[in-house]
Amino acid sequence: MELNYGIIGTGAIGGFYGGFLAKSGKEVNFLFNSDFQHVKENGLKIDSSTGNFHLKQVNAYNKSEDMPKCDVVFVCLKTTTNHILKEMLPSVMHKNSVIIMIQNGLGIEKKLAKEFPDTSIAGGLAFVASSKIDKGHIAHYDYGSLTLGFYQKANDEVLNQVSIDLNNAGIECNCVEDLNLARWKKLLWNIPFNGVCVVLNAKTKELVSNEESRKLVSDLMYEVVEAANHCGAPLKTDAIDEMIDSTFKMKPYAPSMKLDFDFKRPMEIEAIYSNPVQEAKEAGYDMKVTSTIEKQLYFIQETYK
Ligand SMILES: NC(=O)C1=CN([C@@H]2O[C@H](COP(=O)(O)OP(=O)(O)OC[C@H]3O[C@@H](n4cnc5c(N)ncnc54)[C@H](OP(=O)(O)O)[C@@H]3O)[C@@H](O)[C@H]2O)C=CC1
Ligand SMILES: CC(C)(CO)C(=O)C(=O)O
Repeated sequence: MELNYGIIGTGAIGGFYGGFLAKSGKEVNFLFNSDFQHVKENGLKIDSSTGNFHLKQVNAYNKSEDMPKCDVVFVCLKTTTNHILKEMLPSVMHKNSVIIMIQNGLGIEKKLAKEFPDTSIAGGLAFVASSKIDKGHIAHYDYGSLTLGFYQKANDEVLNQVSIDLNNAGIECNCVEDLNLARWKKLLWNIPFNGVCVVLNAKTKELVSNEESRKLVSDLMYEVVEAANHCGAPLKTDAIDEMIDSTFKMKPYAPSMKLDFDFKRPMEIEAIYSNPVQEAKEAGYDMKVTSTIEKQLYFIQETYK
């Protein structure tokens, strides 16, 4: 099956996955924001740990209305910008389009499904370290795999083809049955590290090197496991020590929320903290430590103004 792709939000994630697909010969239509003119004139550069490349001809757009209809749409905006999707998505969708929300956090597909109840909606969990370092210029530092799973109106044939296309493009991609479990698994890393790196103004290595902050990370991880189980995601505690040890072995890393904080951009507090806290609460579990970090993050974000 030949699929064409649309990328809504061509930054670190959209530029990385979309860039690899385009390099492999797939039709990829990219929606740009501030980089549009630059990319029109200079193309899109990807510096990857697996080899650098430069896409000189890019299907670049600055308005979704100008884009062709796409079989598969990767939403790679920050979740803080998702309110624009209601207006933006219809022009890139046909009746069988599959929308894949490649974003961190929880409750993202649920929110979109309220606006698009008849659309095929999937989620994507990106295990990658990348960032936009300049106009039309993405740096990929490490990892790269993508996990996909349906939220509503499953179309397994299309999702499997996306996975094949990505694998052919050099990206490790797998499809899972349980998107809720996959999202909670990702939160097991994001909840302790994304926010605590902001609150303590530290990188990952510092958090796991200090006895007190390592304990905080571990407490948060145990809380995430408990919350996940209350929310129907059978997450286990086995992975916790190994996850902390592997983060210790990683190069010191600033998670995406820490970069947002450093550049005074809105942080994804709602998707990564408030939604899990709320879902756990509705399932009868109080994520006490997580909601303390959540409140501190909202306080810090207020100080931007
Ligand atoms: N970066 C990473 O390593 C990882 C990120 N994630 C998650 O992936 C998601 C995307 O993050 P990331 O790629 O890092 O974020 P970026 O900020 O790098 O990319 C978002 C892109 O959306 C664009 N955008 C913003 N508003 C609009 C608009 N109105 N119209 C069109 N485009 C718009 C931005 O434009 P402009 O270029 O002008 O800013 C930017 O290029 C987040 O949920 C994040 O948590 C998950 C795993 C790892
Ligand atoms: C786990 C990690 C670091 C990359 O996959 C991430 O999700 C982030 O930076 O927000």
